[in-house]
Amino acid sequence: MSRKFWVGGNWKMNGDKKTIDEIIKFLNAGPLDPAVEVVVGVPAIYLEYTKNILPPNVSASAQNCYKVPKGAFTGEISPPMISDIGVKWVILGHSERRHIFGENDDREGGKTEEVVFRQTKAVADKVKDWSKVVIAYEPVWAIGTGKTATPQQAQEVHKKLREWLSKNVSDKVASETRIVYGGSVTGANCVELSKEPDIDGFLVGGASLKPEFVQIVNARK
Ligand SMILES: O=C[C@H](O)COP(=O)(O)O
Repeated sequence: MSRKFWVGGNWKMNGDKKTIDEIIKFLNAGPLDPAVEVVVGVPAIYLEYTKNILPPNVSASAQNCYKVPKGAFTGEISPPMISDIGVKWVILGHSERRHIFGENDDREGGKTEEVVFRQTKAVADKVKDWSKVVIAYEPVWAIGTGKTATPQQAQEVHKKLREWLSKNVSDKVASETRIVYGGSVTGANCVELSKEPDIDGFLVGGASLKPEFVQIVNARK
């Protein structure tokens, strides 16, 4: 089965209404390849504002949530709250949320597989419906550094991750789940990365705030 190319723009803690209006302008101008699923990760406070003005071919995503529906968790938002405003996506486990676990550039030192498999297992044990999941592989040393994994490096990890899914979940899940790459993706490097067979899209940080995000969405065009 062919996997629909998926491109997410993670705005992180950036933007105000004025900036968001500018982003909406370039998303509207596009044109965005209709064969691509496009999602933008919006700061919680602007989720509803953004959702209401996004072009119909772009979905909004929350950037994090806590695991229970409600309760005494000051400052957190819950999955039902995200759903309640009509938002269907959430980014979970981004490395910027994991710093508490002391991750560092070790991944450049040959620990990639160990870390990637361990993190995937923690999630895989809980997933009930894999059709709702997109996995993002982001080498921490490539995030916001301008240092991108080469297409071959990324492909190697994505392939291993797919093999892991096949072995530990099922062949069906392995062949249907989108595995996207993140880490200094730009208009300049997206085309080469998108040619790799196991790279099913991107999770874009910095460049998702700029008009070049359109180029990234259209990488396979
Ligand atoms: O979620 C996105 C990633 O952390 C990548 O960020 P970046 O494109 O700014 O390197």
